[in-house]
Amino acid sequence: MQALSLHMSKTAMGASQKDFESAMNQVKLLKKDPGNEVKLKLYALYKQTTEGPCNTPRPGVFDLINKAKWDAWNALGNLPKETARQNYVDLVSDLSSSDSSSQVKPEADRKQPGYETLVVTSEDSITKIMMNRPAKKNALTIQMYREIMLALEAASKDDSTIIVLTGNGDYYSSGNDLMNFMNIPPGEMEKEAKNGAILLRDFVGCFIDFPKPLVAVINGPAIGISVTILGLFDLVYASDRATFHTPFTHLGQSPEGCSSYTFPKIMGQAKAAEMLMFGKKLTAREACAQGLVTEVFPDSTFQKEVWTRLKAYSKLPRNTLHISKQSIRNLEKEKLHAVNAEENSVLQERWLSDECINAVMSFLSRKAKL
Ligand SMILES: CCCCCCCCCC/C=C\CC(=O)SCCNC(=O)CCNC(=O)[C@H](O)C(C)(C)COP(=O)(O)OP(=O)(O)OC[C@H]1O[C@@H](n2cnc3c(N)ncnc32)[C@H](O)[C@@H]1OP(=O)(O)O
Repeated sequence: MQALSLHMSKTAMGASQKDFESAMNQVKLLKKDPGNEVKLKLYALYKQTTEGPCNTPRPGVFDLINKAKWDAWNALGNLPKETARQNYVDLVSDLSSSDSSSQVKPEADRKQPGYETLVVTSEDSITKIMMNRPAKKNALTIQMYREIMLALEAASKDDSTIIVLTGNGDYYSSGNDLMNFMNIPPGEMEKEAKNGAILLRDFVGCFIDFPKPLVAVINGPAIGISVTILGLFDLVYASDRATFHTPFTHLGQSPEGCSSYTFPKIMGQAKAAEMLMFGKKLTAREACAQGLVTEVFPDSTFQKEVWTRLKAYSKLPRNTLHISKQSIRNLEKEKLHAVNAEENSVLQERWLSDECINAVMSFLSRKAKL
């Protein structure tokens, strides 16, 4: 109600009709919506200036908008027209200066510090977490898993409505960085596999427990863990250039990210088996037909269309949106944590297998052009 309190004139000289007309034009140029209370105040002062005290019957009880306008005008009582005009001009002047000081900052200013492998920005009530190793196709290093967990933790507490995960460059992500298997000293493999399983359990756990709507903006191909966790997102928007590939068997590894549970639920047993057991790579349109992707957009308009959609969604009532997300997730949380624990204990064993070690060696020797 503060904005509705009577605004004191700040100028010694009264505002002229020309000042009033110029203020009316300025209102139309405001970039930030001043909110309903201020708009009602502006309306009331405009009516008082142009017509004097309220002189029409009160609208009916169900005519909510016109009743609110009438009440605001009527509340000005016998305020003289000149004072109303001055108050209108002063109020617009205040709104214009706060509007220009709240102009959108350049991206560099919005970027949150402290991340080496991510770019995290917040704008329009959306926190965007962008994986940022484009030269390595956004392959996930140990540091990157940790930074994503930190960014999610921070985003769960900030004032954002929606959280987006996306990738920089031509890939969304090529999944686990296979270099994570390198440089493990002899005799340390079991310990490292155990630590890897704990890291992965915590990483996937963050997605299971995340309390706000999570949106994956799939800008290009996605592989491995970056695909499996999609079953834990609320919306998955994909460019028509994106592909979805989980070549676990070829790598001597087994499904993670709760996909052994979410994929059969989403796409049915047979289609899930094609992906998770036989490594079938899906196009974006196939993934959409199978329910893993919400919607596919042409690559040429992907960013524009997706961000326009997300900005509109971010204006929805925040608390209600979060409560709905939590109600849906709470039904499954216990099951998902149990699946996560089971998948990681199987995977921990797989990492020690010859099939996995040989597959990683094969990738590295191809990379080294051996
Ligand atoms: C015992 C310790 C365990 C520790 C475990 C920690 C937690 C583990 C969690 C496990 C979870 C998930 C499993 C998965 O995600 S499986 C999926 C793994 N990903 C892959 O198999 C993809 C491998 N990459 C490729 O096949 C190709 O690179 C590509 C993505 C198809 C792109 O091919 P391209 O020809 O277009 O480009 P390329 O020249 O190959 O790539 C450019 C550079 O990027 C490097 N790179 C790409 N992806 C990865 C990757 N996943 N790991 C490591 N490096 C990758 C590539 O090597 C090039 O580098 P450089 O320029 O040669 O230096």
